[in-house]
Amino acid sequence: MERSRAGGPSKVVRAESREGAGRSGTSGGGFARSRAGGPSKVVRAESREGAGIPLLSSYKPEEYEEVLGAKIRGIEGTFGDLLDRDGCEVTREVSPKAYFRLRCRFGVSCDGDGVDGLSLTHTLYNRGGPRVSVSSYPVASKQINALMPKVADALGRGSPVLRTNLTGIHYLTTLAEKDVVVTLVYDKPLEDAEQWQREAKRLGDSLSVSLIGRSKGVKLVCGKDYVVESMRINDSVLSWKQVEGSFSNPNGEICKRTIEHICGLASQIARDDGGVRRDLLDLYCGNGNYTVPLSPHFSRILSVELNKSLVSAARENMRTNSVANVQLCQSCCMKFSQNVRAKRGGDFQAYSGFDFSTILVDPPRAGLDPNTLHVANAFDHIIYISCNAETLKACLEQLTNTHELRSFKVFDHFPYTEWSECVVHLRRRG
Ligand SMILES: C[S@@+](CC[C@H](N)C(=O)[O-])C[C@H]1O[C@@H](n2cnc3c(N)ncnc32)[C@H](O)[C@@H]1O
Repeated sequence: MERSRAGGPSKVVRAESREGAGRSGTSGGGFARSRAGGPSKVVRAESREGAGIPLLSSYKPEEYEEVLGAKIRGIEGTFGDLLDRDGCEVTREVSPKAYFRLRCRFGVSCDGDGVDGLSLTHTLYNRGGPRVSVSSYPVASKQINALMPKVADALGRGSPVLRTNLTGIHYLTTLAEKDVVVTLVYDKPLEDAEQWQREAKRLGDSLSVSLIGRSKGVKLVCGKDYVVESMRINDSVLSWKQVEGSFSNPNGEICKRTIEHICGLASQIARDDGGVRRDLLDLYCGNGNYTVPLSPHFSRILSVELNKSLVSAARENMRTNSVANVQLCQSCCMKFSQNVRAKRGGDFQAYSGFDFSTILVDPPRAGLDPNTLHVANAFDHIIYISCNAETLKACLEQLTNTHELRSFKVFDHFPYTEWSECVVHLRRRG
């Protein structure tokens, strides 16, 4: 998609590449509106791309509570019957109102005759309208905001090698505020990789960031292609590698509170089991950022993830955090479930000598396929993390036939949009 700025050479440029609504996944759809009147003030984010990323015009900190309240009412409406049946209340975890996104994707716009360099700006999607040029974006982390003018200036004034055919600038930062990866996205092949590397090194060194150049089928790395996040969870400082281009949670504070919440659920489950730590099946585990903090709460964990880079990061993250009770499996969860179901008729308790009490699922927006849903049903405890209320609802309609809703908490991962994340704990009915 292109637009010309009045007076400028029409050198523009795609913004936001596929961030997907909320978190990763393949199908769309925010939560269904409240049946009881509907939420009054839910902001529809960019529908096609970047739906977890609010428009600048939606960023209204003074309306944060109102927008979140509308989301909660929407969720209460959507899940009303299921919640009422088990007397379960929806609770919430609020996000910081500003600087909450640790990763962000921008388009690029360039003006000028090129003699003294170009005036390069970051752009944001604008709900189908012309993209908006921004010099800062208070939704993105402070580190990203601090870098934006420096990156724009350096790319505009510096060697044309880094800005020719540049269509996007992606940032990946952490709460720990140490590593930063800046990805430059091009719509044409990078012709001279060596020259690109030289210029990228110069820029990376001057800004203290790693740089990645991406064009179709090519990835050039100058520095690291990951960041290391670290957080204090209860009494331990944990850290994990987050790989550029693969899934990581965008809202660091909310991710931390999600971890604390699920660790609390795990403690409660152990109490339910008479203080005995049993085993966890952990599906869609990503880089293991939930697996690591959950590891002391279970005797053994079997974790499954499809993405090879994430499995390899998870493996490293287990080592870094001295986690020794996790078995990682690179597989599609649907195939994994099909396979175990075919071989064992759904008898997961006996799978490879595990003694499972609990399954944790954190699927993409498409939710659980029928086989994985069937597998989940075999567990006494189910922790379901979902960024799509529509698919969550469909799964809970099945699961609540056999399991009661014990808790339902909304984590506001995506302020100023209609998207949110729900963490639901179900326990087999007595
Ligand atoms: C919402 S993310 C959650 C990741 C992780 N729990 C976290 O919080 O970082 C969903 C994860 O599912 C993985 N995934 C997507 N489809 C999958 C499939 N069919 N089988 C296994 N993993 C899949 C993605 O690579 C991604 O890591």
